[in-house]
Amino acid sequence: MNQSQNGAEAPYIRIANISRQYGQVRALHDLSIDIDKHEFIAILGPSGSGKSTLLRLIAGLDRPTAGRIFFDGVDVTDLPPHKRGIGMVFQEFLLFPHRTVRENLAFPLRMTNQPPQMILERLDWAEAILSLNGLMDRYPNQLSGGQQQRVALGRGLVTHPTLLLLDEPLANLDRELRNEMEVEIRRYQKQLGIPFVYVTHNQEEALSMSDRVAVINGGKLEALGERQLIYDHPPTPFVARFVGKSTRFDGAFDAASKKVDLQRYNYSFPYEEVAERKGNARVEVFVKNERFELLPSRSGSAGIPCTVADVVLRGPFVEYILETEADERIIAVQPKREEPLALGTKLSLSWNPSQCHVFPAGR
Ligand SMILES: Nc1ncnc2c1ncn2[C@@H]1O[C@H](COP(=O)(O)OP(=O)(O)OP(=O)(O)O)[C@@H](O)[C@H]1O
Repeated sequence: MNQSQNGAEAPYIRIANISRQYGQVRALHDLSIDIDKHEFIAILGPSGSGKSTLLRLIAGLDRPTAGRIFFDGVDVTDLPPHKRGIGMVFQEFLLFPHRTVRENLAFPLRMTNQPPQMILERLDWAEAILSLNGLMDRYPNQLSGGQQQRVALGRGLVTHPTLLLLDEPLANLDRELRNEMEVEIRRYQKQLGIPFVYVTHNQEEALSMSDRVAVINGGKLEALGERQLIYDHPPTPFVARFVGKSTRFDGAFDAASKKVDLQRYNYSFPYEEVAERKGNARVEVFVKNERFELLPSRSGSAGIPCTVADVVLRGPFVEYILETEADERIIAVQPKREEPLALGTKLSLSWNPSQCHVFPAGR
């Protein structure tokens, strides 16, 4: 590990105040992230938020308009891609169809003229670590989707890179296989001990694999933190909307009574303080769909009156589509019980105030 100028240990990867402007389009703006050597970091954002631009800048396929990038304390901003020691796996994993697995894996090593003995050793290594035994002499069309994906990963890893960049590599796989691969990819990262930087617009994928999540919105870093924290304590309305599935309510915060009032539903709940209120009492409230509490309407408890309009079974969970008296639909996710609630059941919907997120409106 290199020392930085002030003598402290430099982070393994440092992305420092990076911006990228394409003409009038500001694809990235003043974005900084430090990445640890053993870390799996997900870059999460909607389409057009700047995720691929960031990946291209880290890889050296593009140059920032401002800012610098350091690997182990060394400024690599001006280095071409092949001198950065990076592995890459992309959505279209594009194995060469007329080459065997062995030849596909050897390709990045032959491109850089590695000695034959080293190529043999690395192929053995990839075969073992990615469980490709018995598949090395097959062609891509003789492999399952998951096996092809493992070969694509192997091709990113045979050069023993400083870090691996992955750009939505599971987007073309079906749901079951994607879930399997998520577990595998995370296992490889922990086993190899190099950082994986994984770009995705899919929050479930980001949360299932990563240690930390960087949420990007409109080219800016919206949030960066440990995945559970980002999920449980979204720092901004955008993160509250984008990470997990939530319902949003308009409300008003009354500092005197310390209550949030949802006038539309004639429902209020106690709340201590709303940060950055700026004298504006209007707030937006986000509740994760699995954090709703459903009680029979006759229980007399305070809540939003609603009716079960539909019931969707999702394995161990039930998704209730609820209709309110204001003619709005709310989705509440509950663990599956013996018998799901019947259509037309009248309920009272509420939540524990510590489980919701309240922000000043219009932030
Ligand atoms: N070469 C380019 N010239 C002009 N604008 C570009 C260029 N590349 C990207 N952009 C713009 O920069 C912004 C960020 O693009 P980027 O591809 O990084 O987004 P993304 O988050 O990866 O999106 P997606 O998930 O759809 O791939 C977008 O507005 C895009 O149109």
